[in-house]
Amino acid sequence: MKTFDDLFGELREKAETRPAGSGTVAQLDAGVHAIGKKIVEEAAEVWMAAEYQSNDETAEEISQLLYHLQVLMLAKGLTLDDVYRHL
Ligand SMILES: N=c1c2ncn([C@@H]3O[C@H](COP(=O)(O)OP(=O)(O)OP(=O)(O)O)[C@@H](O)[C@H]3O)c2ncn1[C@@H]1O[C@H](COP(=O)(O)O)[C@@H](O)[C@H]1O
Repeated sequence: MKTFDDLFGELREKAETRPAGSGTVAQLDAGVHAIGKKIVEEAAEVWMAAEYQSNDETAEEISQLLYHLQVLMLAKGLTLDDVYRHL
């Protein structure tokens, strides 16, 4: 099963190698403003799922929010350690 750290490594490689068809590369090219809007959208979907949908659907929305947070980290040049030191 993929972990948060695994996904970050995968996305960092995508950002470096820029493979064709990567949604992550497209998000990074769209920039911080667009990524930020996506984070807000996904956060709202997490909230709505938690109130009105199943735990499995909520978990899926959470995974999408985590993905978009990682894309923002990459866009800003942040590492996992930059975040973990605040936990
Ligand atoms: N885990 C994810 C992931 N979670 C969410 N998303 C994106 O976030 C969107 C969330 O979709 P929504 O349900 O909100 O639907 P939507 O608003 O209609 O989506 P969009 O119109 O914004 O595409 C998805 O369409 C994906 O574009 C993800 N995109 C990629 N990954 C993983 O990231 C890795 C790299 O992916 P690529 O860069 O695409 O190769 C792979 O392992 C993927 O599985």
